[in-house]
Amino acid sequence: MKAEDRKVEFCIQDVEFSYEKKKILKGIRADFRGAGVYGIFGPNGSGKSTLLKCCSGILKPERGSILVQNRAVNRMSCQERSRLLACVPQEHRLSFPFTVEEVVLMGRTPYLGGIRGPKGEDREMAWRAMEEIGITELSDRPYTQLSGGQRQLVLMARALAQDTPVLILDEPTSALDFKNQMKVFEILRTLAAKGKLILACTHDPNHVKWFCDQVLILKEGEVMARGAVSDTLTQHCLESLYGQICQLQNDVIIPKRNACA
Ligand SMILES: Nc1ncnc2c1ncn2[C@@H]1O[C@H](COP(=O)(O)OP(=O)(O)OP(=O)(O)O)[C@@H](O)[C@H]1O
Repeated sequence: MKAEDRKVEFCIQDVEFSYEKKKILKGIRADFRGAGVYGIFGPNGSGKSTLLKCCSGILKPERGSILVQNRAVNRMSCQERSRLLACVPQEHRLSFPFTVEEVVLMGRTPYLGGIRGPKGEDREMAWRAMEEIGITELSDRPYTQLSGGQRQLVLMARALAQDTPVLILDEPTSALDFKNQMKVFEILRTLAAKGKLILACTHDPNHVKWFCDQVLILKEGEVMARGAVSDTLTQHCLESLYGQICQLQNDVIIPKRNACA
């Protein structure tokens, strides 16, 4: 079997993490095997971003490990890791006014050796990523002058240009209008169909219902449920997380009026 034919695998093994003395992740365990869109879902402060930062190697778990293709993320060189994982952070600011095209081209950095700058094929991949996301008209604009939603789309394009088997996205649609939210999730579905393993955290249970194959649900730093969306994100689960504020009807989660009053 050729290396590129191997099924992509991502394992979170008993991960614990604390900020100072406060335990945030309490023995998280989950395996994601094969291409797909895997949602990480849970209330504010439940540990989703902290978990994704451990998954991408930004934070080092105090116990447990994160394995991609059976290899520990924390033991890889930066270049190796960035050829396997691309990340879209929740918020990202640059102080230097790089153009949008230059920021997207940064996604090609793991493939540039020594003093070699980007080649024609790197520029083509960056341009294709901008076309896929629909931001070519922004290509000459300084990144520092973009709106929050435009910046989010640029970071998505940068991650696509990075061309990795695994994509890790922290609230990828939090600043986007409705149309762009749908578009980004449709792009994620297309990428999963082409073989990518996608981990995306979201607050919106409808995004999980509509676009994810499986979900890992966190509550207070622990795994509350994981598995197929239809088995896990149930009315009972939503009530355990939020109380009686919403109703699950035909795969759509509808708020109950005045439930939070
Ligand atoms: N740098 C930090 N230093 C100390 N505590 C932190 C830090 N970052 C996050 N925390 C705390 O860790 C806990 C989990 O935060 P995290 O951002 O992982 O949650 P989340 O589920 O992504 O939340 P949200 O949905 O609000 O984005 C919170 O209580 C938060 O206050």
